[in-house]
Amino acid sequence: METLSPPIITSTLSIPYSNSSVLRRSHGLSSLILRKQRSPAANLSLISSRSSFARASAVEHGKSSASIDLSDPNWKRKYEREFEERFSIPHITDVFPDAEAIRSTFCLKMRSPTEEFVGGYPSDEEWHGYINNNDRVLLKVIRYSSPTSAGAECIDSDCSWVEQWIHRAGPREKIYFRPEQVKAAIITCGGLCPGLNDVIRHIVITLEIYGVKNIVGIPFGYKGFSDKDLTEMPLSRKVVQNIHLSGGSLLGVSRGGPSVSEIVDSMEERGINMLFVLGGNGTHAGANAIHNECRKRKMKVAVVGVPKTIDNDILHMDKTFGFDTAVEEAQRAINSAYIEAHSAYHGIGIVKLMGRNSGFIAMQASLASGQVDICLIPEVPFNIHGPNGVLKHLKYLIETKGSAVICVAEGAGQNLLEKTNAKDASGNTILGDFGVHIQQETKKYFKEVSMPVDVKYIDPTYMIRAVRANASDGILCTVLGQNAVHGAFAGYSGITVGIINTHYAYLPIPEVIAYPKSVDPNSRMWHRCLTSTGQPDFI
Ligand SMILES: Nc1ncnc2c1ncn2[C@@H]1O[C@H](COP(=O)(O)OP(=O)(O)O)[C@@H](O)[C@H]1O
Ligand SMILES: O=P(O)(O)OC[C@H]1O[C@](O)(COP(=O)(O)O)[C@@H](O)[C@@H]1O
Ligand SMILES: [Mg+2]
Repeated sequence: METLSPPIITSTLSIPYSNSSVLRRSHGLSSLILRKQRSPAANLSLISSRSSFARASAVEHGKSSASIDLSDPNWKRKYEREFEERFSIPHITDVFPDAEAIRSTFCLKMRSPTEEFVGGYPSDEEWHGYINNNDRVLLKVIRYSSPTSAGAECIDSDCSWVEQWIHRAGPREKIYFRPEQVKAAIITCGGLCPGLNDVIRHIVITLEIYGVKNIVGIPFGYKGFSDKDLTEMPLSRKVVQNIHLSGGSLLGVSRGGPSVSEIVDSMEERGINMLFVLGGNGTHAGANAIHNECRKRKMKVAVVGVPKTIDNDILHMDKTFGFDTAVEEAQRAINSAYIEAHSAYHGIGIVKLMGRNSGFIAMQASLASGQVDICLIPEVPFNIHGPNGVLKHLKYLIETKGSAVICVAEGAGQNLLEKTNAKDASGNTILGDFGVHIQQETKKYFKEVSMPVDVKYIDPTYMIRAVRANASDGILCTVLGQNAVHGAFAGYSGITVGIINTHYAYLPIPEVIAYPKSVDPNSRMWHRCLTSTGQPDFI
């Protein structure tokens, strides 16, 4: 898409006196976070002086520079206020201050969603199930007592507690759209992900409960807005009733597509005033740009995202839908690799799992299986060759255990492969195949050391993401789909919905796509994975 800056906005700055600490900044000074790095040097040289924090400064992405003045006795209050501002969610009244609000038509007593509203809207006067607009969810729930605590995210040397509140998701008592005036569209973009159909289904069902009758699916992602051969798909409870029983997307997916202004032109032509966008960081960058363009054109439109990615690389959320299913499905591949390796003389099983920038699936699948000896992810550097390399350890495993299983994330070890600079239609870098590479290097190495091995390579990537959602993802998709509709009716736009500390929240889109979430090599979870595999550092 044209005219858009890339969704990845990361800037990393060293803090004085601690060149091993990282100050990560996403949007404004309130996201200044000190993360402890895993290297021993980092542990030793973490900041101990308040003044070094006070001097910490960062350059706003392409704009001004800012710093937290920790000597200001009110810095915490200021930080919290700024955080609140940053995580405030755009509302239709920002552009249309006089927008009419009516009592919600979301009525759980309504028996027939197809009824006309001739006698007025159904109501549930006695119901106390609405969310107050001022309800909030706490984003961070651990109070670290020192920057040396595992995974600590601190602002000052005392790791002072700051409250970070975000908006609670759910149905509001007042809504900003009359159901009979709504034309809602659903779109699924990017790669497949288990649960897409479950989310589509619940968006449609919930829209109908509000009383919306004009619901359509845009086929094959953003492309469906511009390709004249692709027609809208009318959606209703009847159409979507059983779609969650299979994987994939009823609507189809694609990468690339038209410009934002073409999309918004098309929305205007079609009269779409609610758009539900299911996709990952790229899709959300698009959704946010569509939201901004609609505002620019003074269109009363709600654009709501539902984060979809098996990579789990969306910020702030406990997990994205489809991730659990992907981890579960990966167990089959790992188990097969284990059985093959275990049943062969000097067997080595290698499994490649998805994860372009983030190794969450590989890490969690390795942890869950308990059958993995070596887990390699993009976030943790390693050598294949040399005295500390993966192959040396593999030899040790064969000598001591007789077999071994390796699980690699697709984005791992890209520095060891030839760069191609090739991009897909969405502008994502096309990765080299590290799974194939390590398979070949393994065979070569064991030939060189004259040790017979039987290497079996399994790439289950597309099989994993094409399955239907498991029960846990099914529930997550249901809640996210319902909340997306509640958010739109409540008048919010440019938002996305996620599960945060087991609660459901609305977040402004730019905050969740500031950079891709990745495995923190200093997190307890990665350390648990290392404990489980027993692998050393490969550096
Ligand atoms: N920065 C961007 N701004 C607007 N649209 C984008 C941006 N990046 C990607 N897109 C569009 O979003 C859709 C999905 O993006 P992609 O990166 O393939 O998948 P995902 O959303 O899963 O990350 C594509 O149609 C692509 O053109
Ligand atoms: O081959 P495709 O369809 O481009 O998909 C591959 C990509 O899909 C993913 O699983 C998810 O990516 P998206 O979230 O961008 O859809 C990546 O890990 C992987 O690189
Ligand atoms: Mg993406």
